[in-house]
Amino acid sequence: MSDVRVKICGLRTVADVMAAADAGASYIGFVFFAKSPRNVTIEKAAALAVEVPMGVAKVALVVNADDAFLDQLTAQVPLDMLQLHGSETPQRVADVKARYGLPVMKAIGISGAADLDKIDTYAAVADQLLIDAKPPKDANLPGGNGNAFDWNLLAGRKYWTKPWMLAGGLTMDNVASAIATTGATQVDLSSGVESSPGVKDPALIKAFIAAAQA
Ligand SMILES: O=C(O)c1ccccc1N[C@@H]1O[C@H](COP(=O)(O)O)[C@@H](O)[C@H]1O
Repeated sequence: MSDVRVKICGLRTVADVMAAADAGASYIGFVFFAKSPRNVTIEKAAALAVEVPMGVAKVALVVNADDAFLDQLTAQVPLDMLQLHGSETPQRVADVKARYGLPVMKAIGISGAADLDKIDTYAAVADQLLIDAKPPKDANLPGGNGNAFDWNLLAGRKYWTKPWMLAGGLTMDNVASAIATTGATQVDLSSGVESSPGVKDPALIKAFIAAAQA
């Protein structure tokens, strides 16, 4: 058993929260993005947040959110981290971190070697990095599409100055290989533990975490 830390993203029900916590998730994510089948309202997230056991970090995923939305979100939901999953600039990451006093994780989409240059730039301002697959051109969502990138791009490049998570198309069948290839010590997923878009499957959550930590 390894100490790989797992984030299960896109939880929408108390049953989802309990399934992730009971299976050993270190982080759970709430998605605030209207086009996503995993979208929750601030009110819903506030109700779910109180059910999250101590020791499990509550992460809010937002996409190019403005201050008015983040003001409401952070006032109403007790959060441990903000995940910026849009085209936020390094300056915006720094501004969000300063304004809300919460750790910020910046998602960086990867489709080829050129994208890796962005990692160092964001490492200078974010507390964590989420290294995810770049969405397909015709995708409706900037993440949560279940597509992976070439993990070999990260082989031998695992030492950035900030903690990072691997994401993009992870499942219980490929997570061990993804970890072995990239050296990731944290992984994040959404669609790979769903029975249909936005519907989490407790058995898949349990199997995924067991496979990630095997
Ligand atoms: O999950 C979503 O709906 C979502 C919407 C908008 C931006 C990001 C989103 N999800 C993030 O993408 C990763 C990878 O998803 P998947 O495992 O490939 O489905 C997920 O962990 C979320 O952090």
